Amino acid sequence: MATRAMLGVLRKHSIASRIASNYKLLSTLVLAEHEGGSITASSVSAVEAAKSLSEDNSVSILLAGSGTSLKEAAEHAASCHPSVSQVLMSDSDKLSHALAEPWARLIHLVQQKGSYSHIIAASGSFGKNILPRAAALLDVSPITDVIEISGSHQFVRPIYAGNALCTVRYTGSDPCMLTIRSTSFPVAPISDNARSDAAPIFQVDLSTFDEDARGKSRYVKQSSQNTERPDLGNARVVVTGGRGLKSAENFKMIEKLAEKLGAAVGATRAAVDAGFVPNDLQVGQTGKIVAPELYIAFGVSGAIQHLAGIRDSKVIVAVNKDADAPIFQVADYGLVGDLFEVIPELIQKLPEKK
Ligand SMILES: Cc1cc2nc3c(=O)[nH]c(=O)nc-3n(C[C@H](O)[C@H](O)[C@H](O)COP(=O)(O)OP(=O)(O)OC[C@H]3O[C@@H](n4cnc5c(N)ncnc54)[C@H](O)[C@@H]3O)c2cc1C
Repeated sequence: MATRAMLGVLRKHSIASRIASNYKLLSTLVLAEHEGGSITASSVSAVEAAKSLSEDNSVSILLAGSGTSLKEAAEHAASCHPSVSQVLMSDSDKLSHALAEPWARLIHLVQQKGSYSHIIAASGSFGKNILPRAAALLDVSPITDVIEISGSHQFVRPIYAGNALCTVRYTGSDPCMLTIRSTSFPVAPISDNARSDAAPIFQVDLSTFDEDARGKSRYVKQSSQNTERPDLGNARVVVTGGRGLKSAENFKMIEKLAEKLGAAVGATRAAVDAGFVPNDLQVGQTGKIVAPELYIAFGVSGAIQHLAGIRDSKVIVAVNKDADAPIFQVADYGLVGDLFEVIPELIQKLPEKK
């Protein structure tokens, strides 16, 4: 059994009653992102992926940050999934913003002490920013965008913008580092997974954390949309607008329709590049990967780079005035029509969202 010293558990904190006196060394570590005191749904998907890599179906979660929201997120992480066996919490001002340099050094530190066989993060901007840098520090090559785990060192990932699937075998040394597409590892709603016996939470000993870990980047500010719309990556319904909307002003129709449907708003890269909406709404190969139950596309041609982000949607509906638009080849329902007539009619006829 591993000793506390091995993972450097030294400090106590306010949730000390939940801090166990010793714990078993486990081999799969999930780097989790948290927001507003909860870990993100995509991080829970990373746990879902990780559970198949842990012999005893148990997974460690690494969380970093500072203050109350970190502690709340650690509590949430400890009960978010039946496979979580421990939460490692790194509380430091140096880690309060997700800058790649200090977080990569933290992973390096935790790996040196924990010798994990696998380290996993969700394939969002958080994981894609941090994991490759941590992999470089650990001198291993990460495998990105995994959609299927077919063995402890064998994975399936899309290539050519999702037009082909590639099975890769990892032959490097430990740790095997992965980013996973959260849409490929769906989890039951968190309340269904929640457990009464929350996993223990441990403080990571940061006494040897490098003072220079801040690196060259500095946190300046975070701007986010103040919206009550669901998160694009996890929404059940997504309404997307393309270049066919023609202007930012017209794009507001998409937002209004999304509001009525309780949907998230997406956009093509052409719509983003034209300045209709900010780029965090971009869906596709270089944007967000979505897998809603219903995806509705207005004025979207269906370029392969866009389709790469929507392939796992359950039902795709397309409205385009060009009957030969490639989007109709993947759509379950298609309407050849003018979006400037169709959207106002939908907005008018759909009931108000309760
Ligand atoms: C490396 C790389 C990565 C990329 N990554 C992405 C990505 O992540 N996501 C992405 O979306 N794209 C991406 N692209 C860009 C992609 O190739 C396309 O250029 C883009 O998806 C096109 O967007 P669009 O469908 O809005 O525009 P267009 O291709 O211009 O299509 C507009 C459509 O609107 C229709 N339309 C026009 N007016 C109306 C109307 N009144 N009513 C109904 N329909 C109308 C037209 O018939 C047309 O089909 C990438 C490209 C490259 C090279």
